[in-house]
Amino acid sequence: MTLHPVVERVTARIIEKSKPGRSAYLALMEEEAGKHGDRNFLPCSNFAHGFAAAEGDKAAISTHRGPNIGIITAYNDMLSAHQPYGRYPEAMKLYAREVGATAQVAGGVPAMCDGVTQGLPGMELSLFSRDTIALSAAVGLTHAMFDGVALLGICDKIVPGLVIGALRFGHLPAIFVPSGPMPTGLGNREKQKVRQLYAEGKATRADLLESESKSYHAPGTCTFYGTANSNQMMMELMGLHIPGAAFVPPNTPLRSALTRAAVHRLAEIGRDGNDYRPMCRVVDEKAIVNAAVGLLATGGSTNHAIHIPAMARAAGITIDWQDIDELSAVVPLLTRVYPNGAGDVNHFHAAGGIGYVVRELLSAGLAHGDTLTVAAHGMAAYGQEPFLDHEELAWRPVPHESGDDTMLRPATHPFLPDGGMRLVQGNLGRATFKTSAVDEARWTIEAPARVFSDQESVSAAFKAGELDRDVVVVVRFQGPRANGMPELHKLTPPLGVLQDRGYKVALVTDGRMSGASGKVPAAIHVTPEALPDAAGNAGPLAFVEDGDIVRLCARTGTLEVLADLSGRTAAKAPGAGSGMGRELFAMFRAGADGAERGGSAMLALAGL
Ligand SMILES: O=C(O)[C@H](O)[C@@H](O)[C@H](O)[C@H](O)COP(=O)(O)O
Ligand code: SF4
Repeated sequence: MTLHPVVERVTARIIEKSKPGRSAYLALMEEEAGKHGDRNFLPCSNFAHGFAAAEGDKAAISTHRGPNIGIITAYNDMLSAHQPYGRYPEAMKLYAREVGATAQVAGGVPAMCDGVTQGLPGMELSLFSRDTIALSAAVGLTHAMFDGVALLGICDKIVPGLVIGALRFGHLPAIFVPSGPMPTGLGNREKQKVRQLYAEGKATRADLLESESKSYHAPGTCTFYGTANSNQMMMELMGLHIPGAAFVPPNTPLRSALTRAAVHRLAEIGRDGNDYRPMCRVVDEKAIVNAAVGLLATGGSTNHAIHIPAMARAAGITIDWQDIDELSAVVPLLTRVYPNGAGDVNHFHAAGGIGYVVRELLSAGLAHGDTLTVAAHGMAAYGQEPFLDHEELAWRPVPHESGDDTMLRPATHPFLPDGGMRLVQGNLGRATFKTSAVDEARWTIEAPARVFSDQESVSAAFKAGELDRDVVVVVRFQGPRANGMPELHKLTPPLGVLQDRGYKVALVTDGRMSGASGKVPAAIHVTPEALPDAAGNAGPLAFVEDGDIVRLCARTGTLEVLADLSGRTAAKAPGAGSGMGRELFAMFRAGADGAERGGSAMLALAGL
């Protein structure tokens, strides 16, 4: 199938503008492979520390008998998605020994549950926890004891952080080893209904907790299609999973077989194997485009408008919102998984899942099929589905027909002719507008602004009945440098109530929303952010006043205020909060660059 001309053009433009960064990156990886490619370079007194506690694997590691796999794990048993990882390392060591290899836990990384911190001070650490994870992965891998990297991470900032950290050791092969979604609980729509009733004071706290606990109820990833599950999709489209590993449930024989296959595959694709597939070659411009295309085709999390540029930078690649917007114009929406529809990822998986999406994208020429993946047979392998054939792991073509066309459709008959995410821009800056989760009748909103500097004040104004009208709620000073760019997902229920009361409602913010946010039209990640930059220049949002008419339109790609801001004074920014660890993240806020570049002090100060 020939590649779609727009995908071809955007890819060529990304390759061109990435040339300086990409060649510098690949040169560094070449140097790393030569200098630190395996543990041979370690002086004995250093090396001995690396296997002192390896017990039964000591001989194998010390005599370089086979590849030694470094496991970077984001295990904690508070995050439902990461709880299954507690037992993975011991199993992976056994799988490694089966093929003459060894495995060691090279290090742990933190994993924040954005569901627990949502709407609370901890959410102001969330975006920067991604870079903390990248830094922590680097601490583990810098021991240079390893011939390959197994990455155990699922949730929002964890996968992007692990990609960034592992890419700086891209001379090694790396495979993400997922754990899978929890069983489906209370439906997401029912969950949302109870939340809105609670926001209106028509449901008790006990009602809310009962509803939430029925929705989030077991080990495994939450089953809405938010950032965590968008991560799983992207790892398939980037060829960093064993094909089809994304949404197989935890604690099942197939899940174990996929984990075993990941360990065995890592032992084959190291530098000393006969099929060297270093991460620096797997994550190239085409893989980044495939990730963006997959995000658009599935209506994935808006957070990836920030994480894809950041991950790309770690591989020397430059992609921006214009690239994503042009891809969005030609990538059809093939799935409707909550918040873009009613069903969850388990239903999606049963209907044909990620294999169906990959096959459709490849057959429509919307994804690159000629990428180097960790699997043996390129991207086409990801258009299949894994199964156990008499207890042996095998793959088969996904059914030609979707198992549920209310959730999954072919590229010839999509839900929307173009993707789930748009760039909107104008005199208020550039922002992301997720169309796939919003009724088309609400893609254009023009209404008077009501301006806030924190989300708590929005909730108070809602409770006081001050927002019962057509309104564009502007929440500013929520950008990376201001307060760490938190998700403002707690605003979805009250704004949803206003919308259900028949008002024209929209949100405009330099903050983020959850991948699980939907329903209410929102222009988020507004860049430049309101907080003044080092030169004292405040972003346009700082000059908006109550009553200004604000217009956002996904169709025309517009974000503007119908007022002359020139003579106005910028509103004063509230200081960044302290407590709950926020003061420790001052250095991340101080150096963070804009959301369109990934919102990262770490990458900015590293010159990436
Ligand atoms: O980007 C995301 O997907 C969110 O951060 C998600 O990980 C977070 O947990 C949401 O808050 C969950 O949704 P609810 O808060 O609606 O449960
Ligand atoms: S998907 Fe979100 S809420 Fe669920 S475990 Fe991961 S971070 Fe927490």
